[in-house]
Amino acid sequence: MSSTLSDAFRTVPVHIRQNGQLDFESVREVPDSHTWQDVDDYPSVDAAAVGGVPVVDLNDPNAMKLVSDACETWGLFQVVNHGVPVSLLQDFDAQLKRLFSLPTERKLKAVRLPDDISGYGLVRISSFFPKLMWYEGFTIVGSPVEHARQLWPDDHTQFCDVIDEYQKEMKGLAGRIVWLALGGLGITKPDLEWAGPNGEFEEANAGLQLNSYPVCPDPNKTMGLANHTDSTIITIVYQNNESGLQLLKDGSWVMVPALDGALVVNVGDLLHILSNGKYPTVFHRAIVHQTRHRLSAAYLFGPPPNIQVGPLEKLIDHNNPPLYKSLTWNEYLETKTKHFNKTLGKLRIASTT
Ligand SMILES: C=C1C[C@]23C[C@@]1(O)CC[C@H]2[C@@]12CCC[C@@](C)(C(=O)O1)[C@H]2[C@@H]3C(=O)O
Ligand SMILES: O=C(O)CCC(=O)C(=O)O
Ligand SMILES: [Fe+2]
Repeated sequence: MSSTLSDAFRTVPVHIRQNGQLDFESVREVPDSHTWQDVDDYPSVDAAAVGGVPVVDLNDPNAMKLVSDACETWGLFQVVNHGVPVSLLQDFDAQLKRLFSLPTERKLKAVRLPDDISGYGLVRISSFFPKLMWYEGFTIVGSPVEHARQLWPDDHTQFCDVIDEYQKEMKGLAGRIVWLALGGLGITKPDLEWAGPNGEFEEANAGLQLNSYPVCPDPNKTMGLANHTDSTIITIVYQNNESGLQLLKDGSWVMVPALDGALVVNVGDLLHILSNGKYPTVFHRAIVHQTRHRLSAAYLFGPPPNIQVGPLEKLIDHNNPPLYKSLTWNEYLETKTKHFNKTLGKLRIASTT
C-alpha cells in the first residue's frame, strides 16, 4: 500500500517530454506545438451577466451559509478577510517572480522526473492533450529544499522559508474553509475522524502548484492551463492581480476577476465525493494574455494519503444512497492519472432503481 502522496506517482509514472520547453521570451508567434483548435469549446460570458463570482467575507457572521451556497451553486468563490498577512502574500509573490525569471537551463536543473511528484516543468495533465500549454509550472509536495538547492545553489533558504510559512498559513485557512463548507451540510467535527480531536486537520496532506503564464503573441490560439478539475477537497488559489482563471458554469466560461488581496477557493473532486455530490467539483482552466505575464499558485488540500474517503455517513439514508465508491487519495490520484476528467464518473455507483 502506498504511504505517501509521492507513491501514487511511482505506481503510475507520467511521461512528458520536459525538455521540449519553449523559450517564451523570444518566440514571436505561437508555434504549431502550442496551437489549440478548441479554445472556444464553450462560449465565454461576463461574470456580471451571471450574477458575479461570489465573494465571501470570512468575518461575516453568515460565512457558513455563504460558503455553503457558493460551493453548491458555483463550486468556486473568493475569500476576503481571510487572515493571511498581506506581507506574506507579497513575499510569496516575490518568490514566484524570482523562480520563474530564472534562465530555462537553471529551472531545468530542478525538472520533475516521470515517477516523481515535485519539480519544475509541464503540468501533469499535459499527457492528456495533443498540444502543449503556454505554461511553466513547479510542483511542491513535501520539502522544497532539494529542488530549491538546484535552483539557487548559493541561496535557497529564503525561497524555502517563504514557502514553508505560506503552506502553514494555507493549511490553517483550508481547515477553516472546509469546516464552513461541511458545517453547511450539518457535518460536525466528530463526523470526520481523520481531522483529529479538535478538527485541526493535523494529518492532512497538501501540494503547492506554482504556475507561470508568459506573455503570448496570440492568446486566442493557445491555452494556459487546460480544462480540468482538482483531485482535492478544496484548492486555494493566489493570483498576482491578473485575471486568467475561468470556471465552467452552466455551459459557459466565466472569468474570475483579480481582486486585490483576495484568494480564490474551489471545490475539488474529493469534496464532491464527501458531500455525496451536493458540492459539485468545478471545471476550470487558465487563459493567457498578450502583454501581461500572469502568476498563480494553487494550494491543493487533501486528506492523509491512505484514509478512505467516501460520502459522509450523515448524508446517507434510505432516500440518499451513496453515489460514489470510497477510496484513498492515493488511489484517487492513480485513477485520475488513467481516466483524467472521467474519474468521478468511473467511481459513480450505478443506481439500482
Ligand atoms: C496533489 C496533487 C494534485 C495534482 C496532482 C498533485 O499530486 C500535484 C499537482 C496537482 C495538479 C496541479 C495542476 C492541476 C492538476 C490537475 C495537475 O495536473 O497537477 C493537479 C493535480 C490534481 O488535482 O489531480
Ligand atoms: O492559474 C490559475 O488560476 C489556475 C491554476 C489551477 O487551476 C491549478 O494549479 O490547479
Ligand atoms: Fe486547478
